[in-house]
Amino acid sequence: MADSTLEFDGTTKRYGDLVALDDLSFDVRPGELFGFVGSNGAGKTTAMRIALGVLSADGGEVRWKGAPITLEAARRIGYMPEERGLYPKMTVADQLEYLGRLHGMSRADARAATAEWTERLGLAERRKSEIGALSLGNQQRVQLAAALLHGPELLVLDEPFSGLDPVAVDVMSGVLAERAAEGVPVLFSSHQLDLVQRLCDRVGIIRSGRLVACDSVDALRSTERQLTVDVGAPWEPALPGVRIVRTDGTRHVLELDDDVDDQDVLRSALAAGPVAEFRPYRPTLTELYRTVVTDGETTR
Ligand SMILES: Nc1ncnc2c1ncn2[C@@H]1O[C@H](COP(=O)(O)OP(=O)(O)OP(=O)(O)O)[C@@H](O)[C@H]1O
Repeated sequence: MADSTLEFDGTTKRYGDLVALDDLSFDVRPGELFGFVGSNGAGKTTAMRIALGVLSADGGEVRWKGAPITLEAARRIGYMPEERGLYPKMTVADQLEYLGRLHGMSRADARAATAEWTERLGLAERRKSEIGALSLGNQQRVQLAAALLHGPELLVLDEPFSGLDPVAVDVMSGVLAERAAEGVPVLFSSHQLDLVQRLCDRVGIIRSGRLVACDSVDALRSTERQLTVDVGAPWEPALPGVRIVRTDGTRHVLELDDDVDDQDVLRSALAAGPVAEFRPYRPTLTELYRTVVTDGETTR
């Protein structure tokens, strides 16, 4: 496969006076699961729609395989839109075959792919059911099948995990990880940060249309200069540039200014008693998110 990186390059979008995307730049590389997170109204759906050509940008560019995305290229992308857009009166099999045909598949190929994906996504028993009679979670599985049916070379999924039960989450995660392992770039948005932390290679955090963080989950989690220290007894680090972020019993999470030597903190702790715990504190993605997004944000 040619390098199928998806690149947002200075993408800007306005709705009247509202700047929905402000000079957004990041890429999603072959074989990686990229989590796109941000508050309601941050701009995730807008960015994904622009990538698919459903919406046009006011500035910048979105490229796939090094070129702007044409309608023809978009047919090779698997897209799960936020508004699910299935026909409630159609059966699962008819719907999927129809969508496969829209992506340029022959009738026989669309039928075979429908059989395969309904089987894999646990929908085999529901092939003849009308979409409208399915639970929301099962409708979502049909949406995923629709996004995967034509063997896409790029996946762009808007909140694929919302409303799924834990088993369906596992099925969805497994399929996305498998696609990524095949070399497909996978971009998905989600508000389920524990899931994003567990699944994703890299994460982009968007706030008010701007990318405020973008890195591997590990790198994001180790950027803060924070320590967990427990001396098993009441103790406060009386050192300049060291603040207590949180205390749980005798365990403190400390934040250190850049010029503070963590060995000074250790010496101070040892002076208070035997040190039971002394290690870098790694915030969860949820905690990081609160720091970079919630601080100073206004809801749009
Ligand atoms: N068609 C539109 N006309 C005017 N404003 C719009 C339109 N679509 C989106 N917006 C605004 O653009 C901003 C970004 O919306 P977008 O749907 O991209 O956010 P999101 O990150 O996907 O949010 P959510 O997590 O709630 O799905 C919001 O302020 C939204 O109100």
